[in-house]
Amino acid sequence: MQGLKDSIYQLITETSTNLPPDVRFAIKQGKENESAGTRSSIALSTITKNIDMAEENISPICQDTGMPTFEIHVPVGVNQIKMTRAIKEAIVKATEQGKLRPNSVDSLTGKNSGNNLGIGVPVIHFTQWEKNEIDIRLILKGGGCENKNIQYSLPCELPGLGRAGRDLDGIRKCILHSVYQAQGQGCSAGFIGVGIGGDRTSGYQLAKQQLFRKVDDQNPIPDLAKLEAYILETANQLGIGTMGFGGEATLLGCKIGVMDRIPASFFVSVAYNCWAYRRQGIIVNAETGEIERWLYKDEPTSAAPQQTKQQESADVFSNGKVLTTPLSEKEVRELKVGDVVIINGLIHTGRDALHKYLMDHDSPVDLTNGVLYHCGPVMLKDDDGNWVVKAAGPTTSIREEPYQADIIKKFGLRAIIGKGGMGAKTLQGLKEHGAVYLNAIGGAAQYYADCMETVEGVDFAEFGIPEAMWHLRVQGFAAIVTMDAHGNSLHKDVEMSALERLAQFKDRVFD
Ligand SMILES: O=C(O)C[C@H](O)C(=O)O
Ligand code: SF4
Repeated sequence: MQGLKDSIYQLITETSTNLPPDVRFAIKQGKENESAGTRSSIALSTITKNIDMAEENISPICQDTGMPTFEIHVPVGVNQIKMTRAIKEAIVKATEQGKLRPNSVDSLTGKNSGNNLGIGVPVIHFTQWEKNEIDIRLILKGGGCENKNIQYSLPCELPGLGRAGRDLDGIRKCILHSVYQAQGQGCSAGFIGVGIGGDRTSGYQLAKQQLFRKVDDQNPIPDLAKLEAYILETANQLGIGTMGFGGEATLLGCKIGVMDRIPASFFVSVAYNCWAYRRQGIIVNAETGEIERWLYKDEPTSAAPQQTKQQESADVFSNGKVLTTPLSEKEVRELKVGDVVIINGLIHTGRDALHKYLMDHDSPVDLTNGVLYHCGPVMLKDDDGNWVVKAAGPTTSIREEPYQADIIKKFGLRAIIGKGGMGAKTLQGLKEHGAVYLNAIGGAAQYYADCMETVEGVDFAEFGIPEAMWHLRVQGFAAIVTMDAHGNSLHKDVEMSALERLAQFKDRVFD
């Protein structure tokens, strides 16, 4: 099986850089449902542009290339140890080539292995079958959406929906709630896989397996087909919209599977996947290891071929307010929720490890009037040894909620860029100290990498590439003010109105 490593390398590259036609088509349909010119529509146009850029640059669609998870069917007698070795070699190569971000972190020491190998990483599941060919499927599901997975134990009480019992209608309520609780933090508009039954472990596994189904397939179980259609339609009435900006496109796909349970347990497990729904598959010749065909390359049955390719590239952000760093308190206090801003100048990345560090240490650079970007980029060195940004979209900001207000105050920051919004403590901090929260478009890693002109330096390289503090000079970095210095938060407003809408679906629908 000489060719296997190359085949897997191709599979990884394709998964990370080129979204399958069924996913593209769903995103396009979501875009058609949004009214032109709204924040959600701007976000979806940026996403669409980003998808095309990733394919063209053969670079990651999103900088978070997730937990590489392989589901493999093999003929009896295939050497799984050799296959595992080939997969690991391909993973290392894909990381060196910037197709994967080094994402494997020691949970006790925090050390990034640098090559995407570690205890339990990558995830590889083998199943034997009686066919002669090998079927290898890969999903790269990022951390932000993984954090929005949720598991319900029935019966339970749900905000807005009341009691969810042990029947189809209780399941319906859990699934609707799962979309509500994700808000924009998993980079909506999303796709969900649902597992009904099993135990806590197998239920989540079943949920994740549903994400390998095609967006336009038909559930063979009539009750579940009905439920999938209902959820898709109803979740899009919650008004969460793309990135949680408010709008019509909240959910792009819902796939539900079922398995038996034991009498005392009744779990509904939901795997939430962001719009950057990266899954691919190959059929491989068991003798040569070469690819015989791809599994998710067919155009969706409901789409005319030319419709599936995203071609729109209108510069939707052209009308923003241009701000050059360092920012003044006056200009920042003038900003209001909904304003589009274009940032030029030096910005600094910082995420989980840096926030924790800055609480009790000084910053290596002066952050007064500065801009901090919640981002863990994909970086490579060029032939001259200079760092180049390969992918650099925002990460979910809410994780920094315990630190952010203190850090704004301590260092005199004027703007935080991230995605998904932050909470009450940060909102108060923005007001007190004269700062804003800018929501960048989650997952738009190529779009943002494109506006990063130079890498002016790096601190805390020992934290690993995603967690290091990168000093980046940007030109034309576009984002939307979603929390201002006047105590306004778009996230708070959207969440409250989504809860009201959720409550409209309290009454029984399925008997
Ligand atoms: O780790 C990242 O870069 C992003 C993450 O997937 C997130 O959505 O927060
Ligand atoms: S940043 Fe958004 S698009 Fe990227 S992996 Fe996280 S949730 Fe998905």
